[in-house]
Amino acid sequence: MAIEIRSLAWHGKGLDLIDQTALPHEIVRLDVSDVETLIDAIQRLAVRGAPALGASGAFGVAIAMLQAEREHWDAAALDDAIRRIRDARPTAVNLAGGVDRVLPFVAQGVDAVLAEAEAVVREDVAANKAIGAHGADWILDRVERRPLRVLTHCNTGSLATAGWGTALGIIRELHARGVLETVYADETRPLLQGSRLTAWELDQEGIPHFVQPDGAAASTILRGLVDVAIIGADRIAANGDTANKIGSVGVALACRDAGIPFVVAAPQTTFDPATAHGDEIEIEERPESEVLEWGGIRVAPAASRAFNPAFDVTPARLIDAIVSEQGVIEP
Ligand SMILES: CSC[C@@H](O)[C@@H](O)C(=O)COP(=O)(O)O
Repeated sequence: MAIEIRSLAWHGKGLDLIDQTALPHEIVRLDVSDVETLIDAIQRLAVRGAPALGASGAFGVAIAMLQAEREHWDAAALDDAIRRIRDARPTAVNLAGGVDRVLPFVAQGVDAVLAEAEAVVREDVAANKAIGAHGADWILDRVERRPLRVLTHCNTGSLATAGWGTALGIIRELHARGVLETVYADETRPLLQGSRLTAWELDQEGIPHFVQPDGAAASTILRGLVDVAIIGADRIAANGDTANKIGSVGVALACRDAGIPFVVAAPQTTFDPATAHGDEIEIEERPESEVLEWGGIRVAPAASRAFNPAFDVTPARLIDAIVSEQGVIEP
């Protein structure tokens, strides 16, 4: 039975978010009704995943408008607040896309902005369900082994979207069709979206899975334990190059060497035709402490520095299929 987890919902005066940093041990809800709290939630990954960021950006404009009214901001202050929400994280194109989508409605008032933001949510859930069906069809047409063993990276489920999931939506669909043996969920260092969030979502649905260290992924694939890898995306350039959570490109290289498909699943809102190639995508660099510390305790020598890019770019030539709600592209 599919369980509906809503990562975010408008509650009348603000946004109700599941604080994803507290999962899986606690379900903590955040009530976000001012711009600083929203930007903070986005930057510390309380809300995360490209489509969920898109919806947050769209609702964020309404939050800014309501705060502007309460605190008597002038037009410049409102514009500045909206720009800061739009720029809160750089890599997922959905965040800016969600803000831009509702901007034409600002002149009509907050109810018009909210109606458009709700449309972003509805369309994302519908897109994810279509992605699940297209992706499962494509995989079952090309991969013979049954039942299937799937590897995934990061979290692309209900938490990362407005509902259902992209790569995880395909995995749910394969499970529903009774053709899924197991999922290898990369733990996804350093913030553990795989072991904390993907494993939690899989567990909620009774989908068999192993959490594995990111460093195991290439070996699991080359040992023949995986039939297909399915990941999400934060931004897909016009040529198909795909930015996703750091570690994705290593999975793609291993899949190519092993001769198994590497599949990217993302809604059209993650496609960025204005970016020609992957090397034009801005890669977010996150705080060094995320790598140098473990649970708030320093583990690396005091003098060590960290390089902490949050995303990498998989070249289109390593991608066998990009699945969106419109169907499957084979780059
Ligand atoms: C459907 S979510 C797709 C991507 O946004 C996801 O794979 C990812 O990389 C998320 O990164 P995060 O840093 O957790 O926001």
